[in-house]
Amino acid sequence: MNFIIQTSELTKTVKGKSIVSGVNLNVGKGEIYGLLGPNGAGKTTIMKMLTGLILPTSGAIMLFGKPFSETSKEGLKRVGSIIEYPIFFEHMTAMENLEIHCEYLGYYDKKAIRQALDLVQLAEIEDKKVKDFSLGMKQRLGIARAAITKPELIVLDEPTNGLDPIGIKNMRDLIRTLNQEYGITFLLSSHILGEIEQVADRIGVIQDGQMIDEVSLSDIRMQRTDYIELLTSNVQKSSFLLEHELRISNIKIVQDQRIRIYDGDITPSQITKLLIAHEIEIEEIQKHTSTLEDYFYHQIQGKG
Ligand SMILES: Nc1ncnc2c1ncn2[C@@H]1O[C@H](COP(=O)(O)OP(=O)(O)OP(=O)(O)O)[C@@H](O)[C@H]1O
Repeated sequence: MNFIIQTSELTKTVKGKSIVSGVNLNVGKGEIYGLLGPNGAGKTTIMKMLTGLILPTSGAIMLFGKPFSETSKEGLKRVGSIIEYPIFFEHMTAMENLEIHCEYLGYYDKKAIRQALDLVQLAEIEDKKVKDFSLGMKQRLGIARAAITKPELIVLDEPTNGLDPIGIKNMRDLIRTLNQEYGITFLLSSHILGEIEQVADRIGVIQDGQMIDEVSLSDIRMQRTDYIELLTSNVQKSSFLLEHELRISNIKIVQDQRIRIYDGDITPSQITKLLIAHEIEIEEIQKHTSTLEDYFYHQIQGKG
């Protein structure tokens, strides 16, 4: 895979306190990568190091395949970002804010400004000053500003923070559009799995400044294990019948009276019929489908 960002043992220590430690992060070209972790886990600090806002204490960053360092920030021209909250000139309109930004970058293109405002659906409200914008509108204007130069990578720190459900959906659609239609790679952060799950291709789980897992969502979906759990007073006879009558080989006795059956082709009703026919009492039978939450919960527990 062609990587846009790769870090090796990225570490940040402030006044002797470890904030980010030994993070190896790999963002592939064209991916939407989600950094997932609770508040204070170190996500913003990682993003600040990747966008040159702060220096790492140790470790290395490769941006677009080249070393990114204090003296070599060439790659940043190809990156748009919103770290923490987007700050604007509040007494100016969206258009005026983008004009100033473009002048500052030496990239003045009136057409690009219009296109960016169209993209985030702010073109119609030309006269409104930013101070009268909702949080969702400000976030969208922030994306317009980050996207205006058609960067290859956009870094967004908690882009849905504080948005209502409609605002969250609009933000998700916007990220997807920019990713699919313009081929822009995204690095996003969030503390909510349900949100990141809906948009990301790959997730990096950050806890206490460490990367505890980096995994593609399609891989997790393949690994999910569904099972049927049976509660019966006659575990021995039930197991025997399941193995010999239904030819199930993957059975686990988890507690005295509980059996888990890992076989995707068998249904609870087949099991029920068999056991009733042999006069075995079933106290409970239930199909369990493991969720992404289960997966990450186990990952986090494993490291705890
Ligand atoms: N300059 C600093 N000096 C001291 N502590 C810091 C500094 N920057 C960050 N921290 C601490 O490091 C930890 C990680 O902060 P960071 O903002 O990176 O986390 P986060 O995962 O982005 O969380 P949030 O979503 O709350 O912003 C926090 O405990 C924070 O207080």
